[in-house]
Amino acid sequence: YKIYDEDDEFATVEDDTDYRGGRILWPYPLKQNNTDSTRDSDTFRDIEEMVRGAVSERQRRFLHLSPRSKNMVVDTMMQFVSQHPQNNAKDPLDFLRDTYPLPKGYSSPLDEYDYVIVGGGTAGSVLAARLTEDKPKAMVLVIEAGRPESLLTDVPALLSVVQLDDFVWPYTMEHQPGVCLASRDQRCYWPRGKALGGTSVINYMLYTRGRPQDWDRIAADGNYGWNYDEVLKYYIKSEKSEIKKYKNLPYRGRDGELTVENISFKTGLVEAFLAAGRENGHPTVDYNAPDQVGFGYVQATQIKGHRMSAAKAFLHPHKRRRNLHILTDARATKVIIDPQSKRAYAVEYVKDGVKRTVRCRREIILSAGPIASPQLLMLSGIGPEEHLKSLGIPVLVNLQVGRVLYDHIAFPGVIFKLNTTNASLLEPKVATFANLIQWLQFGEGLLTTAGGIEGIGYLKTSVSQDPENVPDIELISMAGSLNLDSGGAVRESWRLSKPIFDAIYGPLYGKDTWSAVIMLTQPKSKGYLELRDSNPFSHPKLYGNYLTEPQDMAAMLEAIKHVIRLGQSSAFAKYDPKLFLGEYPACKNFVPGSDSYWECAIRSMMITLHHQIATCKMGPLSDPYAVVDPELRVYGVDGLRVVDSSVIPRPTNAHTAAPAIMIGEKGADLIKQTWLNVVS
Ligand SMILES: Cc1cc2nc3c(=O)[nH]c(=O)nc-3n(C[C@H](O)[C@H](O)[C@H](O)COP(=O)(O)OP(=O)(O)OC[C@H]3O[C@@H](n4cnc5c(N)ncnc54)[C@H](O)[C@@H]3O)c2cc1C
Repeated sequence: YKIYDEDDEFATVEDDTDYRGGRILWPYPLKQNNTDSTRDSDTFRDIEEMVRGAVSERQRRFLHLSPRSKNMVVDTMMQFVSQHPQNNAKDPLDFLRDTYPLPKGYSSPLDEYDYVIVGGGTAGSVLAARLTEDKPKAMVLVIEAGRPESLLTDVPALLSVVQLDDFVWPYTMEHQPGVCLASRDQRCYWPRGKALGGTSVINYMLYTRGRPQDWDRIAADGNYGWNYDEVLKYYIKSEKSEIKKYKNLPYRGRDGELTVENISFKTGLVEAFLAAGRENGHPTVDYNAPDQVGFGYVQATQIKGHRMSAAKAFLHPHKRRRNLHILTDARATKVIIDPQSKRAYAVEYVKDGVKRTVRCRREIILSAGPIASPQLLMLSGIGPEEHLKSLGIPVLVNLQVGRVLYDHIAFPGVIFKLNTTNASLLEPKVATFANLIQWLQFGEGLLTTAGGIEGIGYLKTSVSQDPENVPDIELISMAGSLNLDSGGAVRESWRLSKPIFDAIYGPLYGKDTWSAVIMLTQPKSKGYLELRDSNPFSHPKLYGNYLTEPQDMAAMLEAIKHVIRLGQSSAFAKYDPKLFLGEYPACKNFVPGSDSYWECAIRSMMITLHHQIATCKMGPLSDPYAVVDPELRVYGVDGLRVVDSSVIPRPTNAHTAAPAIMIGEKGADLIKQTWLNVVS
């Protein structure tokens, strides 16, 4: 890695073992929050109550170990984790966290920087690394509301429990009748990462770039510089591919910081999934190749079986750069814009309960993600005029911020019960001392699996009206189903109602299964978000408007038939699979297996894969919904850009982490280009 040495010069350190060893803890469900918070302060109150009540419980459990676990060591550690305080008070596991102090000689941040980045998340981490790498040096401040990642977030198999911790913003969609019926309060859960590294610290680590047509169409809408060839060079730039079979192909990167590898542990079920795909006309391919559509092994942002977050890839190696200042646990509340010149010149933020302001010489960049970036714009007076006026926010620029929102909904309910044992990844098999040792020593074994996800496949349904071979469905093959931990952390990570979940999945607890989650990649339904009020600590109101376009349901229903065909293929025959038709409480009036049963099941067990986009939509001036131009500059304001997944203007065949990193890379180049000849 390249870092600055003590004398502020570049130094190269040869070290490819820059991942940390340590301890492993297994997910036990946390005590539930009973309320659906719309404000962080409410969340903290719930959490405080939970912690207060947990002490004696903890002691009790410490002595009487969970009957579900067979291993005393792992169990004891997990009891400790699952009950540790989740608020921002010093917690007992802080010693497992990474740290990012200000560089030597600085006791506090400066009053003014060249660039202020709001949000040290997935895109923000890349941006910060690139803007601080050149000489003459620009001074960069990153303001991040979360704290650094910890050893717990390193363990891929722990991702569900990490999503229950203070590493997330616990947003919830507003109630929409007829969908999310199995979710608590019938409201789908939309968590986002709250950490240095952002959502890349809590996500499933799947690395997907999208089809060439996705990006070519974005460019054809008037977004110059964003066609596939132009974005490909940025995907290549950040990637360090460790996928043996594909790493030397021209479209893969080898010299970047972001390690991408196949998950080292595989069950036979992924082989059956790929073989079933081939039987049904879907070749086994590198699904990130520009010219291939088919099925493949999961490609994950991991380094030797440990999570490779954006912070670990792009910030950790550069933490000694003297021009990179990172404030964690600091929450931006507003961008300050001169009402006459319309120039953004400062950011207001809260740290340690104190409101502060930092000025900016060149540009302020919002990288706070698809919910917080539009929220901050609106709080700063940039947004739909009527909406801002109704909340008493002075309007500086009338833009359609938040009025477009696409998401990738998914259905995890096509499940085959297997007449075998030991085929899928059930919790007691994963949470063992031997697996812990194997992961610590070699970065291998069952703890490297990303929630049981092993394969990905793309297909185009017959209801798609796309003239080209662009998929509208992604299948995600699981070595099991959401039953993996019998209604524990996996269920809770989507905030699914326990009684409803038990009714559906109960018969599968402890049983071997295979399932393929269906994700709708090209939704036609469009949601939006708006402010709840003018309080920066309130959660915005989030409207998914899921399945409001009939084609979306039609595509999901057809995808179910595809998955059933796969499960019934000869490739799976050795597992003697039987299609499981769960008893959905809302669907009792429908014949199990009929289209109306499946439609009801989809409406019940609907989840999102958390790919909200377009809330700060990129588009040409002629686009009435555009918030930023193709160089990511906010229309009507000087010195303000948005660089994160909120700018992606239309759905793509990609989970959104790799695109966010690509946007960080491209955003950095656009900014550097602007200030190329400026010396300050
Ligand atoms: C549970 C889950 C699983 C996912 N799995 C995958 C996957 O496997 N593969 C994939 O490609 N995608 C996945 N995604 C989506 C993907 O990870 C995100 O879309 C992507 O990481 C978003 O990047 P971003 O830079 O836009 O925002 P983020 O990474 O979310 O960064 C935003 C940052 O801004 C900070 N912030 C917000 N508000 C403020 C404020 N007011 N002041 C200061 N800081 C602030 C946040 O704390 C955060 O660190 C998943 C998402 C979730 C939630």
